Amino acid sequence: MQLARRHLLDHGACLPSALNDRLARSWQRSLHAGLPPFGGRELAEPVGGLSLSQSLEQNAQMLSFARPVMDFMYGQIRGGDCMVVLADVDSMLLHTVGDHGFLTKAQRVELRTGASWRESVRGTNAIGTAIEDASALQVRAGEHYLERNGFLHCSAAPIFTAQGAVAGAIDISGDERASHMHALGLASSAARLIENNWLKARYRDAVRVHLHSAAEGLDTPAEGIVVLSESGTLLGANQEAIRALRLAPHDFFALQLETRLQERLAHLLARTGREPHTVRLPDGRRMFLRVERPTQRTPSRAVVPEAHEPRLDALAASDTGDTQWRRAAQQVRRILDKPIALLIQGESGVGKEVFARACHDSGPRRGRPFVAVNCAAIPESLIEAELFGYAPGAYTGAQKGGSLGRIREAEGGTLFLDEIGDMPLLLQTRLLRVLQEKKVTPLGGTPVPVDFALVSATHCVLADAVAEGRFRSDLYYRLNGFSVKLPALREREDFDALATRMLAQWDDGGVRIAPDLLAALRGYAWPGNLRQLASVLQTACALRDPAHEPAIDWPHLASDLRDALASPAARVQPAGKAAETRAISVGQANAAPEAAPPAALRKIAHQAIAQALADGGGNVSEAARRLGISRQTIYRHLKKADAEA
Ligand SMILES: Nc1ncnc2c1ncn2[C@@H]1O[C@H](COP(=O)(O)OP(=O)(O)OP(=O)(O)O)[C@@H](O)[C@H]1O
Repeated sequence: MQLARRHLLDHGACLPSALNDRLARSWQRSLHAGLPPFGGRELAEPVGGLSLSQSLEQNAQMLSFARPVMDFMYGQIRGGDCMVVLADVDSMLLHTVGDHGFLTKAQRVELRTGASWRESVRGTNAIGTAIEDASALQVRAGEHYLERNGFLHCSAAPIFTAQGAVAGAIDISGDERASHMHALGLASSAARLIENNWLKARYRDAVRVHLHSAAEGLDTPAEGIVVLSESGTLLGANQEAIRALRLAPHDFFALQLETRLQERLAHLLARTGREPHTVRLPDGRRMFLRVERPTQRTPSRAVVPEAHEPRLDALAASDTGDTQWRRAAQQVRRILDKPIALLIQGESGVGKEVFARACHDSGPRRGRPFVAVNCAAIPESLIEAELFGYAPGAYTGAQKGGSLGRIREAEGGTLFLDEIGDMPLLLQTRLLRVLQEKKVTPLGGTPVPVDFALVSATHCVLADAVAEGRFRSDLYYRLNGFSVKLPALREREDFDALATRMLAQWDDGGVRIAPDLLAALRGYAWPGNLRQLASVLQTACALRDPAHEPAIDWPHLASDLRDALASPAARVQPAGKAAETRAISVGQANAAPEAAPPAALRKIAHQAIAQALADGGGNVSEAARRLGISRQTIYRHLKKADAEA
């Protein structure tokens, strides 16, 4: 393989027969990305991707389904000098679990949480190349483009979303001298399992069709799964179904499945139950189908209340002891079964969507769709089609089969309109008409009756928007049948219980937060509210070494938060100062005149840095990486420590 690398450098092409075609193409791409295959020089991290905490937040669902599967996989290969890795679509490593010795070895080549294994940064490797090619792959020893990765044997399989896009990858990496006979099969099966669980949870309120070419194939990992709206529109499918039914990306949210199955929707929906039935596909192949509708499904064990326990509804279950929050929940519970529109107000990140979902799950429409639309996130030109849908061929560039629209997707359930204050005036008029007439008219189509509960949310004061003429007053009164305001995190009395509850989501080992850090976090102003707290705790969990660090502590925080925690400007102010505090973000807190951190904090930081330097053999880059902070921060601390000595 040394020779093959040399040949590639000298001739710009792969040595014939040194690698299979797929790997040869990947080596070629790596060369074109400007990567030198020899030497151990530090590689530049890619620019433009998400930070670890942003990616953890964005991929929270995939991660929650991957974690138990990864633990199970690791249980099968434990002690084999190996690790299991989950990466996001950008090949950034989100979570690892493995043998301690191998994790340490892997860290030396950056195979660690937060690092990117994008092919253009690390050359041919199982994770980056599997994601690049959207196909499972094994890369053995010297087949890695970078010579320094030659001690690895890696097998990765991409994980796909319900619409067939790559969402990330799962990988088994180990020492190349160990046996990896079934690693690729294990990674591929794990990816399928994660996808299927994710698909079923994401569309738990949709009609589900299970399919396979043999009746015995149903309910096995080899089955295809398709999810449909009640009107038969294709919403999602797993990889097996995409292959079996030859689905294309433009089929999602557009195709009426009955056209592909050659069976009328009414027949299909009537044939629910355990017994499979058969259909013929347009190309003559026979398929066994089993159809499930949401009302027939047995709720999962986790949500079935024990007979002797009083049933906790979702609102009560998310109560962690704050008076303001509890009052809001109690008031809302009284209107849940009435046709009253609910308006939730509160700063960004206080949990308005989570609260809206809990209302839905606690009310009579639970089990029906909950459809969330963020009015601020959709370009103005697309909101209309997104909300109201459009008829087939309504406009150039539209999907062939038309689109149902989010309002109709919420049929029977709840429509949640987030950031409603950002809805353009023209669409406010159309929305008002839908609410008055209880009918929606898709673009280019005719009116269709709709029935849904409406919950909207805003972080701005809607009454001000009305006074300034940016929001229609008649729509405001329609939305504001009843309104509640959720407290900002800095106002809540249940910080410790909330943090503990959040931690339990990502770490089932009962990890705690070191007491002095918890006190500092409790006193912080949290401009990003619960979203920021969730992201901080999740990153800290990912950076903690479970084998040696029993609690989350200062070194597990990003440097800007540590600086902010030490800045008096970012702490909760006495009443009356709250408005000023609200404007401070972590970044801005950095820019504020730097207050000297308290001596105890300085000491902790120095100790953490000294330890990381010792662990990293004196290498500053390595220590910075271990701590998740910049090299500049380390140099600054070292300079201060020198001055103080
Ligand atoms: N009760 C809760 N328990 C645990 N985590 C929560 C809770 N409420 C909110 N979060 C966390 O905060 C994040 C933001 O919540 P949510 O999207 O509901 O806020 P929001 O107020 O709707 O924000 P925005 O105004 O920006 O849309 C969630 O993704 C979750 O990580």
